[in-house]
Amino acid sequence: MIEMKQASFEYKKNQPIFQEVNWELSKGETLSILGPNGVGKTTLIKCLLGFQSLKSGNVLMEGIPISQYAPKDFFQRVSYVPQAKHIIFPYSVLDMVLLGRASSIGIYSKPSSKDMDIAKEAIRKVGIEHLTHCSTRQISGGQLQLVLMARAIVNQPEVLVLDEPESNLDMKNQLMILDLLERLREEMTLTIIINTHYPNHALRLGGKALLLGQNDQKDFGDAHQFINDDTIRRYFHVDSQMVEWREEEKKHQRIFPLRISKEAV
Ligand SMILES: Nc1ncnc2c1ncn2[C@@H]1O[C@H](COP(=O)(O)OP(=O)(O)OP(=O)(O)O)[C@@H](O)[C@H]1O
Repeated sequence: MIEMKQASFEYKKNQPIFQEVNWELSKGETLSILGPNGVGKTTLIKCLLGFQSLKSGNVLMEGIPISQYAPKDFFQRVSYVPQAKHIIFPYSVLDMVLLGRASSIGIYSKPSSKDMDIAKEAIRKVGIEHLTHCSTRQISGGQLQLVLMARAIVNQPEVLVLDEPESNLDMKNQLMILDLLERLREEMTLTIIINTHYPNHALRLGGKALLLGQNDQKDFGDAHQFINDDTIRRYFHVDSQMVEWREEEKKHQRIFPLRISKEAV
């Protein structure tokens, strides 16, 4: 459904950020992008959305390079959720979510009652009806992240791209975001691409993982196969312990960081 083929990028000549990255996702699959600070995860997302041009390679949706899509068509199908900490607007929650309908409403028109209903439905889907008329300046970081998720799904996109949506949130709010992503994936058959600092979140979401590391390290495959003590040491230079348990007939895995790896010192 969406893929990167032989994708390379550099900001400065001969200083590659990533090289020959390949991954592909089917409809309704999840991709978690993981790697240490500064390795190029956000840059890769910017290339995926066409905000930066690849040096070589391609991003394809349904087999067609994204450069061939009109931006309006592309962004109706692919929606982006930025980090909440960068957003400060004096809007109500409802207005903020309605902004997601801007491409359908037109610059000089007022939102119709249908637009209002669609926005309220998105607000209901993320579970924040009680905040509908609150100012986005007077809600918590976790609540604002949910507002941005509602804004992103208001046009019923096929692909949701999120840049560290759970960073800066407490444990409960992190779990709320992960629960919501799992629910949206099921209800809307959403394809989800998430940039995260938490290997455990990738394990919880399942699906695919793209690991990016220093010295052109990269791996792509099933999250449960590629996130393990060996890759955590090689990519993050941390010794870890994988723990497994069963709950309701399902096998779960989480990884605990133990210490900075001696190999890294
Ligand atoms: N606009 C830019 N111009 C030049 N270099 C940049 C630009 N944006 C980012 N970089 C550099 O590119 C590298 C990758 O940055 P990027 O933000 O993509 O990493 P990241 O993996 O998302 O980091 P983090 O995990 O800390 O958010 C870094 O060395 C960064 O300094």
